[in-house]
Amino acid sequence: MTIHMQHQPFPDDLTRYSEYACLDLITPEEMRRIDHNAQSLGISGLELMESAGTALSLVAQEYHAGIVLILCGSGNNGGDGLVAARHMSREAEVTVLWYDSGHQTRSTRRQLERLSHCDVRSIRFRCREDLLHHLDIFSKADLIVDALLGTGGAGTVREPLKTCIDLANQSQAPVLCADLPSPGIIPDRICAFHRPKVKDSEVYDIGIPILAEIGTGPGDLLLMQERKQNVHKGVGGEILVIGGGPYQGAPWLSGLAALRAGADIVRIVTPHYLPEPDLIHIPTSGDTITQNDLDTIIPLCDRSDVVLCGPGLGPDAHEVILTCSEHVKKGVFDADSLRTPLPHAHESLYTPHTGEFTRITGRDPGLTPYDRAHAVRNSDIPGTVLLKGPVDVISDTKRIRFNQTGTPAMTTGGTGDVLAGVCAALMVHLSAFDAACIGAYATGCAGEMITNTHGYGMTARDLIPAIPQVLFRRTLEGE
Ligand SMILES: NC(=O)C1=CN([C@@H]2O[C@H](COP(=O)(O)OP(=O)(O)OC[C@H]3O[C@@H](n4cnc5c(N)ncnc54)[C@H](O)[C@@H]3O)[C@@H](O)[C@H]2O)[C@@H](O)CC1
Ligand SMILES: Nc1ncnc2c1ncn2[C@@H]1O[C@H](COP(=O)(O)OP(=O)(O)O)[C@@H](O)[C@H]1O
Ligand SMILES: [K+]
Repeated sequence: MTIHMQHQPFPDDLTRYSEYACLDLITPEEMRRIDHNAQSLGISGLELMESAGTALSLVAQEYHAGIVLILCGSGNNGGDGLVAARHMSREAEVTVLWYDSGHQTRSTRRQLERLSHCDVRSIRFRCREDLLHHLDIFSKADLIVDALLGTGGAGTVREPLKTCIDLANQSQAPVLCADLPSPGIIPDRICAFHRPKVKDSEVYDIGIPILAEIGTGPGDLLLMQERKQNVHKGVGGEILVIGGGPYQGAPWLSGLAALRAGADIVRIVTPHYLPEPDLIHIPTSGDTITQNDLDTIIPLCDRSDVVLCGPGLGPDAHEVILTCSEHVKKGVFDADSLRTPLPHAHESLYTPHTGEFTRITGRDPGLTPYDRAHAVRNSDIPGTVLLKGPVDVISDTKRIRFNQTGTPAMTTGGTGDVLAGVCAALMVHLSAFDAACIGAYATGCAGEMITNTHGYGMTARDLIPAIPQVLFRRTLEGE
């Protein structure tokens, strides 16, 4: 999997940011995101695995076991077990029972090769019968290490791992689990890496930089779902953009950006028609959006997956937005819809820049990402906030994320409209928080690409064709 390397250092002292890292249980998807981001910050999967296996071996040695049996699956969890075996070979009589599924991960295969140079007994099993030849090993072990399934386990456990787990449970030996217990195994202790995945885990650091967790990165793109083959028209989502009036181009930029970020149908309710064959124009009665247009707009809000309100709207249509927002399932509120009283949908994403944030909260968010994160966290805005700037700050009431991508060339007018359109399209399938993180990351990456070719001559329009290259090209490479 090609890993896109990130370079720019964080423009603040990160030692103050540990409060923004999540400390409670995390999901396998979140751990995969963090792992991938750590690798994009220059720490290889093998190095992470070496740290994990070392931690595992140190905990295993606390048992002072004479005979250790390490059960290894064919994924990277198994790799952790193989590393631990190599580190424990002098301390105990170590036997590794490793599952040869035929598609071991590259890292785990590397660990197995290294083990062949160690004084460790290594036995391959491929089916249930292979295991039944080694019942004595289970009965003689003083300690069993469970490195069969970690965060990649899914669904009910298939053979021969099922039998392996049953044999481990039937033995007298305590079971030490790598990262999290394989489903059904009875743990004595759980040695979790970086963050706990299940409760009652002991957590060991494996050297993952805090920025891999509190920052956006290529790992965030893993949250984008692959489309199945038999999809129907509209699966990419129907987006409605409500905007325009004083400004003509803004809603069109948002609409085109939404299409480029994966939306299938994009309708633009705006007074001014611009000839864009890919977008559906819904005309308004006058040259600004007024109450007279509600009969047209409300049914469109009801049928759209996500509604983006605000691009180019001007200050006079706020009442209309407040009325429409009651009919909106998932709403993105940008630009001129960021006025008090704040409109809100069932699920809302607000995308203010500094001036708009000050206007809706009455507080200047400050300059450093630290202060801006505090300001967003302490604002009582009811939803997810993406506070734009040199470092974007994304926060829902629980989590905080910082996005460093982008360049000063992006201060050109309209880049915020593009960002809002991207977030709207992503929100069809993702939460407001994940959509904002990926939207900010991708729009910034697109800005970096265009700055390389156009410098300060970049226009917001230039960003649009670069969006799918960031969102979809890397995912395809990742296959
Ligand atoms: N860079 C990384 O990704 C790192 C991963 N680490 C370890 O790697 C683990 C994640 O590794 P993977 O993502 O490779 O996944 P796992 O090693 O957890 O399991 C994936 C393997 O199990 C099989 N499998 C999945 N569900 C199954 C089921 N229900 N029955 C039978 N077999 C099943 C899959 O076919 C695959 O071969 C973490 O839990 C952690 O222990 C650590 O080494 C830290 C670094
Ligand atoms: N100095 C900067 N460095 C990097 N990215 C920036 C910088 N200034 C702004 N951006 C990004 O450019 C976009 C600007 O959006 P916004 O301020 O809403 O512009 P506008 O409202 O003029 O369209 C945001 O995505 C923001 O993250
Ligand atoms: K495990």
